Formats: sequence, C-alpha cells, structure tokens
Amino acid sequence: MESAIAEHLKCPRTRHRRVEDDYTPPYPVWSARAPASVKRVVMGYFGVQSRGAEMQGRACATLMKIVRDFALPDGPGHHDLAHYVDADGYDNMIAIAYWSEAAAHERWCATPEIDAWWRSDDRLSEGLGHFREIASPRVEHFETMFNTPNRFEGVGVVMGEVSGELQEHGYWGSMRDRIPLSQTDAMAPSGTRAVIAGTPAPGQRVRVAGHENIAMIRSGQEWAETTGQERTLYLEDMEPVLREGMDFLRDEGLGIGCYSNRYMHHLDAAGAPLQKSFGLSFWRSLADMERWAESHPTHVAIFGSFMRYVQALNFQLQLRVYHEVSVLKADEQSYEYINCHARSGLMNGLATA
Ligand code: HEM
Repeated sequence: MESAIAEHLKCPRTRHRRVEDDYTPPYPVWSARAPASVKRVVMGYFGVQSRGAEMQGRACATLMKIVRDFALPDGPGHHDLAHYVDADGYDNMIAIAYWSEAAAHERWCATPEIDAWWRSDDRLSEGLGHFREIASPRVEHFETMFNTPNRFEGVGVVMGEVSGELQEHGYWGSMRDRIPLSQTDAMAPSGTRAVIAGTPAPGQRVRVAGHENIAMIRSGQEWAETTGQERTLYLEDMEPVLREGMDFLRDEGLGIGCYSNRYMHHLDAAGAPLQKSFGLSFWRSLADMERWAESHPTHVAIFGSFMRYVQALNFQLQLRVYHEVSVLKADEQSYEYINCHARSGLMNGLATA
C-alpha cells in the first residue's frame, strides 16, 4: 500500500491527513501516475449545443470535425465523446480531450485552421452553440482514483503509469488527502466568477473568468461488464439514486456552491451510447463538494450501496468506478461560450437579465 501522493510530489507537511498512519482502507483502489517530467496536464471540454432533432445532424457533424482536428500535430493523447440533455432541453455533445503537456495544447489551439474556425463569425450564425471549458491543472492540483488498476479513464489514460494500492480512500475527506497541494494548503476559494467578454445569452461570444480554487470533478461509472445480481443492483438500485443526485445538482446546485453539473453518457465514435456515464461538475470550493458528497441523501445512499456490494460480491466487482478531481487556480481555467444559452456551463447564474 502506498500514499496517493507520488514520491516526487511529497513535501514537508503543514497540514495533516484525516487518518492515522496505520489506517487500512476497506477495499483496493489505484491512482494514475505520471512521470516526474509531467508538470501540467489539460482537460479540455469541447462542446456543441443544439436544440431539436432537426439540428442534431449538424451538431454531430461539428463534433466529428472537432475530433478530426484532434489528429493534427500536438493534438490530445486521449479523448471521449459524451452527450446529455440539459435542464433547458438543449442537446450538448462534448468531446473531452486530455493532454499530458499544457504547451502542446497551446500549440494545438494556435494551429491556424483550428484558431480560425473558432474565431469565425460563422460560429454565431449556424444555429449551434459552441463552448470550450479548459482546465489545465498543475500536477500538485489534482488526483485520480480507479477501482481497477489496469483500465484507466480520462486523464489517467495520458498519465501513463499506475500506483500501488492507495492508503487514502474509503473515508470522507480522503479526496482532499489525495491532492498533493493539501499537504500545505486548505485550498479555500477566493474571488468570484466574472463575465470578461460578451453577455451570457444566445448570439454572443462570452468569456468567463474562474476564481481561485474552483473544484472540478469527473466521476464515472461503467456497467458494461456487470451481469446478474450486480447489474440489477446497479441499474435498478444505484443508478436511479445517482440520477436523482445529479438532477438535484443540475437544478438546485447553485444554492450549495455547485456552479454546473452535467450527468453525461458516453458515445462511441459513431455516436451510439455506451454503458458508461459520468457526472461532471464545477464547484465554488472543494469544501462545498465534500459537503454534498458526505451529506446529500443521494450520494450517501450510493456510497452505502457501493460499500455493501463490494463486500457482498467479495471485492469482485465488475462495475468500474473512477474519478478525477482538480482544484483549479484562476490561471488554470478558461471558459468560452459562443451562441450558447445563458445557463450553459460556468455562465450558469451569471446572467443579469
Ligand atoms: C455510481 C456512482 C457513484 C458511486 C458508486 C460513488 C461511490 C463513492 C464512494 C464509494 C466514494 C468513496 C471512495 C473512496 O474514498 O474509496 C465516493 C467518494 C466521492 N464521491 Fe462518489 N460515487 C458515485 C458517483 C459520484 C458522482 C457522480 C459524484 C459527483 C459528481 C461523486 C462525488 C464524490 C466525491 C466528491 C467523493 C469524495 C468524498 C471525500 O473523499 O470526501 N460521486 N463516492
């Protein structure tokens, strides 16, 4: 068993972990590791927003164009496709792309054809919304956790290496203990979100600035390989509760510090749904996220079910779960929306009208 914090990211502590050194977690989980040469990664959410069945074809074609552009020099090392319908009834398709080197992402964005496409006025007039939500955390500012050591998701795919079994998990507060920065920093938020260009409304190009220490989570589950009792338990017992929790964050999240929540389903390269989903949310602070996870009846129930399944199935789960959590400095965030409705992503709650 080892610490979630990689050796090269350890430093003298001014803050303590929530558990004693001899704590043993109830079941195994692993973390993705990157070589020490990796300093800063990029998690890029490239979205296409549309409304109504008649626009879906155009939206898909645009998503495919974004994916084709990933193959250009300095493109991402991994990407996923996902879809959800938001509270306003819009379809949102997102290509989520990961880079293990922030400089490569910058070069890719600056590629003339990609830059020109993004800046073109055509983006305002083709009946679609577009967004880019880019998080580029330094390695001290995020953590990952997987219940399988051999198949990673998300940023884990581009990090390339795997830890041993982790000590810091299975208790509330363990997510914080896995983030290297928690050794010395409470990661408290400061400042507020601000619209720095445009006005949150359709027909606008809007840029939103994040504040210090916005927390972001992608928490995913794959049930493709579950069978029998485990599958029934996931689909009939856990998933409806998860959906309720995700709907709560989407509809009432602002009141508890959740700026945006999307409960998304994976699509394959041809646009067909996979048996994989994830919640993606942005929060005012890690503390707000922690409070929801440990107190909201939906997540408490899911957590309890998971613990019972793990034991009942003698640690042989086919359900795969993982998450990646980042605490983002202001300079590690960039949010841009073109022709999107006012409650999209980080614009949610910022419209004055
Ligand atoms: C089927 C879906 C889910 C299951 C089975 C599940 C279960 C769990 C479990 C077992 C833990 C403790 C992990 C450990 O430390 O070993 C955990 C932690 C956590 N989960 Fe979930 N969860 C699910 C979905 C979600 C979603 C969608 C979100 C938010 C978008 C979320 C937010 C969190 C957070 C923030 C923690 C960390 C709490 C802390 O360490 O203080 N979970 N979850």
